[in-house]
Amino acid sequence: MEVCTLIPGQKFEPTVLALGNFDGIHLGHQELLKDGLEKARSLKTLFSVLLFDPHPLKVLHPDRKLELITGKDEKIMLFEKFGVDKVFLLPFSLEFAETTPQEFVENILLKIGVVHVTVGFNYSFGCHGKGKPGDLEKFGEAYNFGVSVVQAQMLDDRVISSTEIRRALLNGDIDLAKSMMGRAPTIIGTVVHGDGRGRDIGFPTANIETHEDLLIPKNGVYAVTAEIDGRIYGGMMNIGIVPTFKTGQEKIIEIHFFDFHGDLYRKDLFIDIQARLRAEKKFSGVREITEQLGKDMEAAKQKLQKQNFTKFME
Ligand SMILES: Cc1cc2nc3c(=O)[nH]c(=O)nc-3n(C[C@H](O)[C@H](O)[C@H](O)COP(=O)(O)O)c2cc1C
Ligand SMILES: Nc1ncnc2c1ncn2[C@@H]1O[C@H](COP(=O)(O)OP(=O)(O)O)[C@@H](O)[C@H]1O
Repeated sequence: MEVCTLIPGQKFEPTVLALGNFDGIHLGHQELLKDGLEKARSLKTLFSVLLFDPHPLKVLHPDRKLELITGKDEKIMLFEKFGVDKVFLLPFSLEFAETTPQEFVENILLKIGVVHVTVGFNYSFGCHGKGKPGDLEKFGEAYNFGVSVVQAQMLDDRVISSTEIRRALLNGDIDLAKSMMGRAPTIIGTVVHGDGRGRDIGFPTANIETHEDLLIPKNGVYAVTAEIDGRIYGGMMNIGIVPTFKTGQEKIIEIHFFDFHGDLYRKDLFIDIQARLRAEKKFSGVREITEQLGKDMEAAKQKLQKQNFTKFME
C-alpha cells in the first residue's frame, strides 16, 4: 500500500475512492471499504482512500481537545488490512476549508482520476459541509464517475457511529465499543519511565505515553492483549490517577504483562482492550493493593480465556 501527499497538478492512475474521516474504522466504515474494494475489483482499478491531514477539527478548532478513537498511523495500518491500495493525504488548512463542493469535485476528485466514489449516508463535503451524497451523485452524472452511498449500519436499533463509540469508551463499555467496531478498541503509545514502584510490589508495569489527540477510555482496570516482539501477551492495564500513591490528577496508563520478563522502555505498543474489570480505587497501602493486583490478574486471565486468548498465556 502506498501513502502519498496530494500535491496540485499531479496525475494519477484511475481509481475507486472512498471518502470520509473514518475515526474508529467501525462496522459502518468497514462496509464502505468493502463496497469500494468490490467496485475497484470489478472495474479493475486501484482502490484508494482520501484523508485530510491534519484532522480538519485540529485546524478549525485548535483550542478543542480532539479525542480521536483512531490516530492517523493506525488508520493507515487498518486501511491496508481492508485492501486499500493507496492513501491520499490532503493537506488541510483554513484556506482549503473554503473549498466549495464543486471545487472539491473538480480540483480534487477529478484530478485524482476517480472512476467511482464511495461515501457513507451522512457524508458531507466542501465548505461548511454543504455538499451531501445527493450532490455528489449529480456531480457524478455530470462528470462521468459512479457514486455509491452506503446505508447506515445498525447495532440493534442504533446507528453505529464514531460518536457512539467515543461515548462507550468514555463509559468504559468495552463490549459495546467492540460490537460497533468489529474488533477490540486500542491504545497506542510509547513505554516511558514511571516511578519504579511496580517492580518493588511484584507487578512491574509498562507506563504508556499516548499521542495527545487520542481518546483515553474511562479510568479503571482492563484486560488487554498486545504484540511484543512477534508474540502476543495477555496483561492487565490501569488507567487512572493512582490514588493509593499519588495526590495529583495526572492520568496514567500502565500495564502489567503476564509471563513477560524484559525491557519495554521506548517500545511502541499497540494494546487491544479486551474487557473492563473494575473501577480504580484508593487502597490503604502496598499490602492491600498487591492483594488486589493478584485478584485482578486472575480476573483478567479468566476474561482472556473466555475470549480464546488462552494460547497466549502460560
Ligand atoms: C492492573 C492494575 C490495577 C491497578 N489498580 C490500581 C488502583 O485501583 N488504585 C491505585 O491507586 N493504583 C492502581 N494501580 C497502580 C499501581 O499502584 C501501580 O502499578 C504502582 O503504583 C506502580 O507505579 P509505577 O509504574 O509508577 O512504578 C494499578 C496497576 C495495575 C497494573
Ligand atoms: N511483565 C512485565 N510487564 C510490564 N513491564 C515489564 C514486565 N517485566 C518487565 N517490565 C519492564 O519493567 C518496567 C516497569 O517496571 P516498574 O518498576 O513498574 O518501573 P516504571 O515505574 O519505570 O514503569 C517496564 O517499563 C518494562 O520495561
